[in-house]
Amino acid sequence: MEDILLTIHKLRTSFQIHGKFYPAVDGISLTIQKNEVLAIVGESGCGKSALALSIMGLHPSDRTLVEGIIEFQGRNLLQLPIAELNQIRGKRLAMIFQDPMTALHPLMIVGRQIEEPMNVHLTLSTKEKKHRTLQLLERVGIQNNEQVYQQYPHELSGGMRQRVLIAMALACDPVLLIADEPTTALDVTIQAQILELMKDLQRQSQAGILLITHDLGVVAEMADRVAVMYAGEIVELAPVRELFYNPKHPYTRSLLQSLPSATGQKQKLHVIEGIVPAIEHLTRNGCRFASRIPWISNELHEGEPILHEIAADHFVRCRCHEHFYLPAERMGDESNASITAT
Ligand SMILES: Nc1ncnc2c1ncn2[C@@H]1O[C@H](COP(=O)(O)OP(=O)(O)OP(=O)(O)O)[C@@H](O)[C@H]1O
Repeated sequence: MEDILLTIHKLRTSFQIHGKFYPAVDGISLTIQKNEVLAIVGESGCGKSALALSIMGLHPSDRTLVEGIIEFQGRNLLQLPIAELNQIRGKRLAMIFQDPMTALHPLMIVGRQIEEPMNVHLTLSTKEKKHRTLQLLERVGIQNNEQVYQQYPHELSGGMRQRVLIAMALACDPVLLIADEPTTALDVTIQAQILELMKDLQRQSQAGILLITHDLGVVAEMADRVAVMYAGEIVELAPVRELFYNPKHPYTRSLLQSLPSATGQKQKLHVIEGIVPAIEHLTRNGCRFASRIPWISNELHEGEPILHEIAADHFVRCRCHEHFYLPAERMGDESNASITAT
């Protein structure tokens, strides 16, 4: 168990809306090991970013309540004084943000920005910092590193900016990286390059990665294990192959059904109708997915759904999956009976 980097236990992150707190992350427990890529997937609004920012301690404390345990290398981050948290953030724990344009300072050359975490965490001379930064730029695949060191973010392409952000995250050799939709802002070819780069770097460094994405293609490419989130909860957790070949929870199955066919054949997408309810309107008792699969009767859901281990390392919430079918499957004609998203 010494390979466990992060243990999250019953994490609840609530936001204040009109004077009341509503959980966006609602009782999540997870672990991440050294050298493991754990993907968190789910559609917009299910709580992925709220989870990532909770781990990094980046929610404003006046409007957010973060409860539970986030144990990183044996210490509960939620109870650390800010000065001690700052010793960890940017050093052993680092984050790659979604949009490099907003994450980078527009008026500072990129070399200096990569050096910022080194200023805080490492005792290096100016020359050593520059040397390390040039090496980092090279590591993230930037050949003309001397030139890029001197450039401003707006002078670089989106893919180059994302490489710079990755270099910045790696500046102090983190053991755990949180990557929140790291390729969403990029076009498809550049996405593939950045994913390849992240995989290479991860192999070299043996770091753990918590990868947040709504893109199942990215999950298939990168992840060792996958946690599927719905309405603030984990509804399924499994090794990546098991999840893709043997999905159980109705939500996971609907996510996978909505992937276009790999053969390129035209087929209707099978997506379950509806969206994740807003946190202030969410019914929190019973199976949170029940309202989106009304053809499954109420008594087939658990009153208080828990995660069941249905195979080695494969967990599914609520027994409703045992009775679930897509109407298209029941009719035996997938091409006619699709359910479309709103
Ligand atoms: N600061 C905030 N104040 C109030 N509600 C918030 C705040 N941040 C997020 N929420 C709400 O919490 C829920 C989860 O949001 P979150 O951003 O974590 O979802 P997500 O899965 O990361 O979605 P996306 O993929 O769109 O980023 C949503 O209902 C969102 O509206």
